[in-house]
Amino acid sequence: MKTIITLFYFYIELTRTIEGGLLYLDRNGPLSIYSEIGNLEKVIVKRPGYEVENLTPDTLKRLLFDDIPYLPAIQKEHDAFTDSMRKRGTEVLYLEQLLAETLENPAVRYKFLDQLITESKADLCCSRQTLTEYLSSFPVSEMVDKVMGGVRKSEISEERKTNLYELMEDHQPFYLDPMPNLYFTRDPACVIGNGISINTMAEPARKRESMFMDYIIKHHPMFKEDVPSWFDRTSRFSLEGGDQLILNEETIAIGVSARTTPQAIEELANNLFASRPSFTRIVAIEIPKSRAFMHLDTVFTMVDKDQFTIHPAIQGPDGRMRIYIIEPGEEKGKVMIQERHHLIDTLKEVLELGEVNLIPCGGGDEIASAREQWNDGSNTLAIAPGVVVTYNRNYVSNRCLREAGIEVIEVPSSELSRGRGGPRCMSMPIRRSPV
Ligand SMILES: NC(=O)NCCC[C@H](N)C(=O)O
Repeated sequence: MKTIITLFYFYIELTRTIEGGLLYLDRNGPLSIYSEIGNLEKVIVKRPGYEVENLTPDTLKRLLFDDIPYLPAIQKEHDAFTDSMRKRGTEVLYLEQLLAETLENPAVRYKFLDQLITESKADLCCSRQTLTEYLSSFPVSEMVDKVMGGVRKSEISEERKTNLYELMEDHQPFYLDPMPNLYFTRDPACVIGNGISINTMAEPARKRESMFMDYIIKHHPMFKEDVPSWFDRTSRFSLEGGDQLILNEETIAIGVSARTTPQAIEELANNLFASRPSFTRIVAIEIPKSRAFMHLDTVFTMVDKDQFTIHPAIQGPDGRMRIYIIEPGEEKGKVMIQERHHLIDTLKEVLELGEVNLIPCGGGDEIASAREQWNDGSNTLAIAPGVVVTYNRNYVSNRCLREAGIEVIEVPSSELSRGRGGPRCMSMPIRRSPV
């Protein structure tokens, strides 16, 4: 009898009837993200490492930083961030550790290094063999730190260098550029339902980052069963996780931004709709293409069933915006697109809500909202419905959240904020409980 009841609940869990159709809602695999706000069970983060110490004034702009963080301080702040999640029961996994575990397999490691050297164009100034031998001379976890942190030309001894171009000095100090943005695990990949979107990053400085989740998903024992792929990094069109928000079991919001293209959104929509998971609609929200508003989540995040943060500057006069609702079309492989202009009305429509509250960054004050948005005042990470982690420096926005009944857990942020990303950017949720 017990087995029959269990099977019955399992069946209910897997299926939902929407307009007469059965849609797949699989919460039993290693990945399960059907909302922005469900209790955060498991998350992937990256502790800032010496990649941030390989930043110099000359490379800041290209590597997408505005200042050089002080390593011990940024690590301490990051530890406070991860502790804030652990205290609420979240299991915190580290990207660097998952990658090292993945690369314990020698065949996978060899393939990985070869691809990394190609994608880094490192073989233009160092022979593939020299670099492979150098990186392989370290235990795997140190090799991962090197790959992420950068390999300086000066650290490979002269005896290992056999070609003229390896021996001659030039002004570029690195064979492998550091990847200081890795602590923003949100962007290179995004779990949607029981599958994953491995993203094509827009900026050259971040292109290689999505390789890591690609290898982890395909080869780490935790994910060894087949994980559906909704988007692949071989796509020509850029898409970044900061633009991908899972509003509920049927609806995804995606920012059309400086980093995410409409072509990529349509590609993702076609893949998702063809596989018939529970998702039946994507809301594409255009935001200004600027450095400060680089992703949708820097100006808009979900904090509760019917409450969102917003940076008022993304709305035009009378609150007008360009919003498109994308749904499966009549014909296979075609989508249906409808235009909307108001965010609140669109959210009410797609989430079937009577009321929606937008909480303005910096309380809507011209100076406070610009200042706090710059330091990710709108970039909250929901760890349960109505419970968010935020940066402590954004005290005006935090006060507004509390006034709206949200529980706010503040983390220190002097150094973390120098990379221009907040708590949502620093987290890649892989499991959330149902709301
Ligand atoms: N989702 C996010 O907004 N992530 C922050 C990324 C900051 C990083 N320095 C970048 O420019 O890509």
